[in-house]
Amino acid sequence: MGQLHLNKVTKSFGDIKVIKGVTLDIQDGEFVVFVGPSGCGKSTLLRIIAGLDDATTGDIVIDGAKVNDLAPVNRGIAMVFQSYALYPHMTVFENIAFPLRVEKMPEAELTAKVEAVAKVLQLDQRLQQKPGALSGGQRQRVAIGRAIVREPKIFLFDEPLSNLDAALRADMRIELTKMHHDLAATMIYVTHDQIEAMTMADRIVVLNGGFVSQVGKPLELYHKPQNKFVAGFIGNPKMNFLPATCTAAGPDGVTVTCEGQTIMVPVEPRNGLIGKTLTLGIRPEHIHLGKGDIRFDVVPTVVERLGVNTIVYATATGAEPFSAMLPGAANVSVDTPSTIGFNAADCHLFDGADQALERRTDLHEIDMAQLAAQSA
Ligand SMILES: Nc1ncnc2c1ncn2[C@@H]1O[C@H](COP(=O)(O)OP(=O)(O)OP(=O)(O)O)[C@@H](O)[C@H]1O
Repeated sequence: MGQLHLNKVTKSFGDIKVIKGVTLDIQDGEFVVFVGPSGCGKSTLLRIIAGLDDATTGDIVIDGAKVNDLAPVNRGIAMVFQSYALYPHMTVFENIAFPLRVEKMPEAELTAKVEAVAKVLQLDQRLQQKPGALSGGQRQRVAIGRAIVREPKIFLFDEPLSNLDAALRADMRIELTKMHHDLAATMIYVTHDQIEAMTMADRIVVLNGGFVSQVGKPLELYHKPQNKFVAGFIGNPKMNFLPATCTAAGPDGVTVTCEGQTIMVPVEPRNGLIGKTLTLGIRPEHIHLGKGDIRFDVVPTVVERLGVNTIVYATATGAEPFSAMLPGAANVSVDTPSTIGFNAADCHLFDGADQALERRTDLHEIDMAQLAAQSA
């Protein structure tokens, strides 16, 4: 079992409160990713779970037992850091075996466990080598092996792939996902990398300034962000925001004027919206060239051609930077005005307090449509 419950956890360093009341339930076998801007408290929260830092107030409960006063080694947790800290003079075998040697495990049992772990991580051909002879990805796998071999209830990962190059990160991402599947263990993973978060997580926890901003499945956060912060944080390039004025609100949605044009966005209406300035959010990948319910001209300042798509950075009338991700090799160029557009159904709306008006999008339908598109 590896169930975790955080109850109103806070943490202050001196006068500065960095974790401001986090309550969270993580189920046995879940892969949960903590994301958020630098300094929002991701690593601190992980260290509190591990027992490397004490919570100032609140409870940490593992499998029903409060562990606040338990030393890290007695919590049934293993933590893998960004820097893998292997023992350079020991072989891969001895590095992985190290925690078992500390436990004084009998030799035959120890060997069997190390070999089984090495097999999962495809290190079985490397057991007699020293870390110096391994690539960055292989070293990180040894560090993970050292964590797995103790069969912890919960794995904590603090940006374990951030020292690796892009190709290795992609390989390790796939390996970690497979490993999670094979071990069926609870994993909590801190990252800056959106792709890691979106692809590996069962659920993502978005932290902002020591608070939980939203918890949800990756596609839930993408399609139904509850506030402007999450909307801007999940997705790359980030969501565009434009000012919009509400002119009507009815059972079919909320009507706004944006860029001098009027559309009805299919979101749940609320009282008191009419006449208010709202924020309209539209993702770069939902911008089209020359068509859409709302159309306007932008002057591209930078055009990035990635082959599969073209990313256009421009200044829109709202004066905020504006970006569009157009499919393939789009016919746009720097300093040449282009008409772009987007559709009402793809829009998000946020009220004056930056809270989202709930979208009428059926997530199940989206998932099915995406799967169908992928297998086509
Ligand atoms: N030991 C400490 N003493 C004082 N302040 C600390 C300590 N550890 C962390 N902090 C502060 O707590 C805040 C949260 O830090 P934390 O490392 O948890 O953020 P993070 O979200 O993991 O950031 P990053 O993504 O940059 O690693 C920061 O403002 C940091 O300066």
